[in-house]
Amino acid sequence: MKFNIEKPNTELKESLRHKIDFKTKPIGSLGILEDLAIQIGCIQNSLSPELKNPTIMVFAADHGIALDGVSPYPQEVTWQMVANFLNGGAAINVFSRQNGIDIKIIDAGVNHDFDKNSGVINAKIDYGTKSYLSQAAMSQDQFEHALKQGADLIEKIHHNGCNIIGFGEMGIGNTSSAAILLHYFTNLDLRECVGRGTGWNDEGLKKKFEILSKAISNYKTENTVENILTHFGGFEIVMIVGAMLKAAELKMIILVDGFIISSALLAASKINSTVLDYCIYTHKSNESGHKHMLECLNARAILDLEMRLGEGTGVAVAYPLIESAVNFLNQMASFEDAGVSNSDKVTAS
Ligand SMILES: O=C(O)c1ccc[n+]([C@@H]2O[C@H](COP(=O)([O-])O)[C@@H](O)[C@H]2O)c1
Ligand SMILES: Cc1cc2nc[nH]c2cc1C
Repeated sequence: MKFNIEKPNTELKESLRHKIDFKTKPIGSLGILEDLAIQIGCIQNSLSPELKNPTIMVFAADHGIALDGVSPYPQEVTWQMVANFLNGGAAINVFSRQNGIDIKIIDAGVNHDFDKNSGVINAKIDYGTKSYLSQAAMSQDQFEHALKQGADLIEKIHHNGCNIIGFGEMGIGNTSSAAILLHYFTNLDLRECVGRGTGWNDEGLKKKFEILSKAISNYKTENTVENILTHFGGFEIVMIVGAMLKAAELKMIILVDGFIISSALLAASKINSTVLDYCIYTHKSNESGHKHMLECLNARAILDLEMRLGEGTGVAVAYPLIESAVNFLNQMASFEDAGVSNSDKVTAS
């Protein structure tokens, strides 16, 4: 699949900076909110950007490697949590409701059949991936199909008027895929990439590391992005890669959640690095590899609440801050409007 991503209009930066600097506040005093306002203005090519129909897509899938013991939780938690999302009882439901965000739950490849009327979006590639201990997690066809499904789903949501999209995921075992992607895409030692996931103790972490070391030592294929994703990816991760690339093509603002979502972005950036210009990093996850991931992405996260849940919860919690950035740009008075005296002792940044 080809993605044609244009760079945001950075020529607008100066005008946005000018507009911000004449608001009734000391220069630079809204800190990172100012950077967010400028980024969003450039993405939308507007001095008065708008956030429309904010949506979080939660992609769920199962991982064959979970059956080899990489997670402290059993595989069926994936479908059980999807049912919880559909019933409105999970953390992502609570935070999204609170902050006026729509959520869509996508079955990218869960090892379960959901009821037709459950409200899940059926994009199932298969009933979970194969264990990548000794074979590829998915076929090349499945990889292509997942990438396209992700892109198609974004097109629909964009068509319905959404211009800001957050990504979340659910999949027992998916911190293992994310750790391996981090390892291959950054050359970071595997030990730095593997973390406790849903909460392994020291012994569990050691076992997870040993299993993943074995998996990478059995991998003999050429290290292309497509091959690595096909071999170690989850269906939800590949679908998110396709969705992110399409979202950037459509000039949507992309809200990045924790470790797994960032691993999908890392992969997407290896396919087309311009995708990064559309991303806002909502939080730094407590999964140990996430700090390395953010560093490699040259990213600064808005929040560090020591969260490590996934589901898109970092996005949902940070969303009001992104709204604040857009609202101050659009609604704050300038010195002239408000009749407030400006200083001649500071220089505009
Ligand atoms: O988003 C994160 O940073 C994050 C960090 C640790 C765990 N998770 C969630 O926990 C699940 C994967 O953990 P594990 O231990 O089964 O690999 C998956 O459903 C993720 O949503 C998510
Ligand atoms: C209960 C539970 C909820 C989750 N949400 C995202 N990943 C999860 C993993 C578990 C185990």
